Amino acid sequence: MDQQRLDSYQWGPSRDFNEHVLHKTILVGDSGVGKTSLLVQFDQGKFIPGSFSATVGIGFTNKVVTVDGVRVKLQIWDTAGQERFRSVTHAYYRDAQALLLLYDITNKSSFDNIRAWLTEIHEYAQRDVVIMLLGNKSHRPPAEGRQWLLLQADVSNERVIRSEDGETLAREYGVPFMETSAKTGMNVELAFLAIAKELKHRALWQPDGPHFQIRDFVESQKKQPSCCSFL
Ligand SMILES: Nc1nc2c(ncn2[C@@H]2O[C@H](COP(=O)(O)OP(=O)(O)OP(=O)(O)O)[C@@H](O)[C@H]2O)c(=O)[nH]1
Repeated sequence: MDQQRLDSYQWGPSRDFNEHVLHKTILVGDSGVGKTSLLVQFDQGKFIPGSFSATVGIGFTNKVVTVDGVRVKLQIWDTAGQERFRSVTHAYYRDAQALLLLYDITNKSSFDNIRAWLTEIHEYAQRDVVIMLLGNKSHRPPAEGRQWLLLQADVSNERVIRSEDGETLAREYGVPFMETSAKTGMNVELAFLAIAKELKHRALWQPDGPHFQIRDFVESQKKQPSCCSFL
C-alpha cells in the first residue's frame, strides 16, 4: 500500500482531524429497538437501563476504530425510529456509506418491518451502501464453559424472533447478520468493526490488494468460540 495514500486516508491531507476521511454510518430501525443504546455501548462502553426516551430527530457521534493498524473514522448517525421523523431521516440516507438496520428480537413487529425498512433504504440510499442487519436485545451470557446451558435460558421467555429467522431474512437480501446486545455489549464492537473493515477496504481498494467480503468476515467471527462474549 502506498504510504502517502494511507496517511492521507488516516490523517487527512494536513493532519487536521476534520479532514480525515469520514465514513458516514447510520443506525435505523423501529423506535425502541435499541439504536441509541447500541451507539452508547459502542462509544462509552455502558448501558443505561431504565425508562425509554425516544430519539427526537437525528444526531451523530464520531468514533475512530483501528482496523488492521489503520485508523478508520466513522461518523455514526443515530436516527429517530418513530414514523413522524421518517422524512427527516430519509434525507440523511443519501450520503450514507453504511447502514446498521436493527430489530428487537423480543418484538415481532420490529422484525416484520425490516422489509419495509429495506425498501426505504433501497429507495433513498446509494446503491452500494453497506447494510448490516442486527437482531438486538439478545443476551447471551459471557461465561464460556456454561455457554450452552445458559443459551437455553437466553432471553427465551421474551424472545419471539429466532436467530435462524434473522439469518434467513439477511440471506434473502444478501446482507450480513448478527445478534447483538446493547445491554451486555455482545457483538456491538464486532458489528462496527466489520463495517469499518469493509469501508476501509473499499476506500483503499487496489486491484492487487487482499480480498475482503464483509459477510464472510462476519460468518467467520461468529464461528470463533470467543465470539460474542468479549467483543
Ligand atoms: N434488555 C435490553 N434492553 C435494551 C437493549 N437495547 C436497548 N434496550 C432498551 O430498549 C429501550 C429503547 O432503547 P433505545 O436505545 O432508546 O431505542 P431506539 O431504537 O434508539 O429508539 P428511538 O430513539 O425511538 O428510535 C430502552 O429502554 C433501552 O434501555 C438491550 O440490548 N437489552
